[in-house]
Amino acid sequence: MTIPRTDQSHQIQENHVTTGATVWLTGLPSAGKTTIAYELAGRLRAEGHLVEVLDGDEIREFISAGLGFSREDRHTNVQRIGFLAELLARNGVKTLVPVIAPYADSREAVRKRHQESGTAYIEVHVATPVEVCSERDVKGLYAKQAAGELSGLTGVDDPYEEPETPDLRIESQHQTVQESAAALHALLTERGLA
Ligand SMILES: Nc1ncnc2c1ncn2[C@@H]1O[C@H](COP(=O)(O)OS(=O)(=O)O)[C@@H](OP(=O)(O)O)[C@H]1O
Ligand SMILES: Nc1ncnc2c1ncn2[C@@H]1O[C@H](COP(=O)(O)OP(=O)(O)O)[C@@H](O)[C@H]1O
Repeated sequence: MTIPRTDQSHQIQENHVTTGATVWLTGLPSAGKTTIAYELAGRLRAEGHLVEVLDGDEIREFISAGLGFSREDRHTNVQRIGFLAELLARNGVKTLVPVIAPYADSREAVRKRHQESGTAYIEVHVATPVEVCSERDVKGLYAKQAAGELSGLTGVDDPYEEPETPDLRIESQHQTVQESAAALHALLTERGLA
């Protein structure tokens, strides 16, 4: 049976709205991960996508309550979030994950989980330099570290392993929030996801 042309184009238009994907925004504290995630979430929702933001702080309050910032705890945190993200994305949700995920092997395990189920996975490095992040210091963590009230801060006295081949690198220090979110939206469009 020949499907009428109008129905086919309708189908194509619907697919990118109903196809799930995980978009992981990795980067230092105050890099802009959360801000870009919520800006993108608003745009995608307006276009009819199902969207969830798995905010690092919220996750640490609930499903990762009790975990700290050791290498092992960060790995466990990232794997739990990766599990949830894959579950949501596999079921049609655009799942945005603004979580530091400082270790390459943790991120790789999450990518592999998505690959195994054929679920789209996009890694975005919000590559704001530490000097800019510490100037922004949204939560006052850099000041606390400098004052000796906190140690093990990612990018300062704790490791951050930069992604070598992210799907997108955002230099937020040279862009407005809208421009950064638009760059990510453009990538999703290119991949047939938005
Ligand atoms: N020591 C140390 N290092 C890094 N970050 C710290 C630390 N202590 C608290 N915080 C705050 O914890 C927020 C959530 O961290 P994440 O769950 O994204 O980190 S991780 O992926 O498990 O490493 C993270 O949120 P963002 O600022 O949004 O990145 C930090 O504000
Ligand atoms: N292009 C940009 N993208 C994202 N955030 C930006 C940008 N330019 C300036 N900012 C500012 O940087 C800060 C980033 O904070 P936040 O999103 O909480 O970072 P993170 O989630 O990485 O810790 C916000 O105050 C935001 O307004």
